[in-house]
Amino acid sequence: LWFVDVVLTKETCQLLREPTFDNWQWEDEEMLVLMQQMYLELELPRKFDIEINILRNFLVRVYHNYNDVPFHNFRHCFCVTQMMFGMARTVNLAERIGDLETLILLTSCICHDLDHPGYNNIYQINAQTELALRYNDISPLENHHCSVAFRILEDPECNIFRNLSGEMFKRIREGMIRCILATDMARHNEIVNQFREVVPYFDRNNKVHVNLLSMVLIKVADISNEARPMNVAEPWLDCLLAEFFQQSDTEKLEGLPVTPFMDREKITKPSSQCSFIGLVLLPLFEALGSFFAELDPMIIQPVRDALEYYRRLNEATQPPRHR
Ligand SMILES: COc1ccc(NC(=O)[C@H](C)Nc2nc3c(cnn3-c3ccccc3C)c(=O)[nH]2)cc1
Repeated sequence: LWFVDVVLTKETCQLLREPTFDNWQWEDEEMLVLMQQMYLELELPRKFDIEINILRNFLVRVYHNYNDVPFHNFRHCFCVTQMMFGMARTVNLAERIGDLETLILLTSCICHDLDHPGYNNIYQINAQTELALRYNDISPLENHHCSVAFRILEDPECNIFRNLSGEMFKRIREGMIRCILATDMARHNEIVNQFREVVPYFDRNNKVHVNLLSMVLIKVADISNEARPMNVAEPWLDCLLAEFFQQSDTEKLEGLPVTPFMDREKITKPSSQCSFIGLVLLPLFEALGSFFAELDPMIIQPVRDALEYYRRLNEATQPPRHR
């Protein structure tokens, strides 16, 4: 794969800022150009002295370090990054928490699932895989994604931060580690609850507050498929279930505990999405919406609509309850 610098139309650049953007219409090479465009529109190369050819090398190297698995592939990484870009533009994130935090968040999204094997932490730990042993069962996947990211950044030809001071690089590294590790869903409630606590008295000069906001932002971007139009979101659910069922089939073959919400005999799409959106996704989005009100019409209302849609689907398809 090459970096082909195709010219993007004005209309494409407009669409790129919206949660309605349809990733399915774009080839791998085009997604790389769109990711370059996100850095350019946020003026990150100018502000952080990022040479454009180094940025292209970085994006191509990242691309080659994602695996061809049903869900956690490069296209997922693009969707997460595009959602973060749309939110950053909508709330003018650089104004709110600074350019450096914006650079950290965009780059963390790009790297957040690097070299994902398609088998989640529960499997890694139960099967005592190489990653579980290396990271002592502590967020093995997220630790690995982050480690792969900084291996890529060790190569001067791909190090987009190479013109920054050691001090600046240290701050970026610390921020990326925090953001990527925050995508471990096992920490979901801990992060959402801590964020809810600081919202009423949020202080943009308080590092802890800014860190919590950054973790919530990347979490929102990471699981935001249902904030998109149905024709964009639905295929992602099929990809996700394909990956989950592959894992539960393997767990059954290997005599490992089968993760309940992945068992093809146990779940239906409407029922699992109802509980996921109602119990996990909407509370997370509402917490962010309580801080950035401008995100409500953009991504939170679409999630409420998706919940409504799956509830109706669930009623229509549930076996009739005998009174
Ligand atoms: C608290 O940890 C959890 C909670 C829920 C889930 N997943 C689910 O409940 C089901 C399978 N649905 C689901 N899971 C989703 C979506 C988007 N990302 N995502 C996902 C993917 C991989 C790992 C974790 C999650 C939440 C989505 O739209 N639906 C997975 C982990």
